[in-house]
Amino acid sequence: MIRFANAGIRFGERWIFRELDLSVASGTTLALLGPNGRGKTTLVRAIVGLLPLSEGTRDAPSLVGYVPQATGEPIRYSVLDMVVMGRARQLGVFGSPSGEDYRAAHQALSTVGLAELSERPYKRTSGGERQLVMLARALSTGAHTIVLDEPASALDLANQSRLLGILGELQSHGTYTIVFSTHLPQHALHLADETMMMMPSGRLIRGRSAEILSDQNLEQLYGVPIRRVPMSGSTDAIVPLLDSPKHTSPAGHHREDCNHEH
Ligand SMILES: Nc1ncnc2c1ncn2[C@@H]1O[C@H](COP(=O)(O)OP(=O)(O)OP(=O)(O)O)[C@@H](O)[C@H]1O
Repeated sequence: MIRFANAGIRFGERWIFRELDLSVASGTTLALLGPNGRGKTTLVRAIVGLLPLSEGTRDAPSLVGYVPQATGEPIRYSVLDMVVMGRARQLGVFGSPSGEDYRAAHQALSTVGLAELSERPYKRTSGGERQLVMLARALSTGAHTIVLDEPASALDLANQSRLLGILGELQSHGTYTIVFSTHLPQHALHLADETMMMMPSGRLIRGRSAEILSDQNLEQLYGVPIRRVPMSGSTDAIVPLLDSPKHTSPAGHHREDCNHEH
C-alpha cells in the first residue's frame, strides 16, 4: 500500500501538486499520465521517497524497486554490477554480493532479454538497453512495490511488448503494487487498473483506466485531438489525429527510391 495524505511538493513558489490524497492498494496498478513538465517525475520521486514532501505525509513500504527515467553514466560498472546493486538491501553494510545475489541478477537480466550483455560496461549500452537494465535492477531487489518513470520511453515496439508482458506477469501474482508514469496512454489502458491524469490546469483526475481514458479527457490532457480506436481482440489503440501530409513527393521521385539496395 502506498498512501499520501494532504501531500504537496513545491519548487520555490510553484506547487507541482497540493492537497493530494493518494492511495494505491496492494496488488493494484496505477498509471500516471500528464503532459511534459506537469510533474510526473516529481510525483514518482516523492512516491519512492527520494523527494521529501513540502507538506503532508507519505506512507510506503521501505523496499521499493525503482526504475528511474534517466540514469547517469557510472564510469566503470558492468551491466551485471548495475543489476547487483539492486540487491544492496540483502547485502548488509559491508557485505559483498553472494552467489545468490548474482543468480538473482542474472535471472533478472534474462527476464528483460539482456543476458548476453551482462559483462558489457554499462556506459557502452544504448538508451533502451539502459532502461531494461534499470528494470532488471528493480526486479532483482525482490520488492513487491515497483515504481517506474516512463519505462518505455526509449524502448522499441518489441521491448515495449516485453515490458508490458513482464509487468503483466508481476500483476498476475496479485501481490505487486505497481505505479508507472507514461506518455503512452495505451499502456495505461492495457495494464493499469486505474489511471491518474495530471491535467494542465493543475487538476488531478483518477478513475478506472477503461473509463477515464476517454477521447475527451485525453484531449484535455494533451490539447490535441485524440481518438480511442477499438481493436478486435486487443486493447484499444489511442492515437492523436494528425493532418494529412501537405507536401507530395516531387514529380518522378517515388518513395521506393529510398529503399533500393546497392
Ligand atoms: N529541482 C527542481 N527545481 C525547480 N523546478 C523543478 C525541479 N525539478 C523539476 N522542476 C520543474 O517541475 C516541473 C515538473 O517536472 P517533472 O520532471 O516532474 O515533469 P514531468 O511531468 O515528469 O515531465 P516530462 O514528461 O517532460 O518528463 C517542471 O516544470 C520542471 O521544470
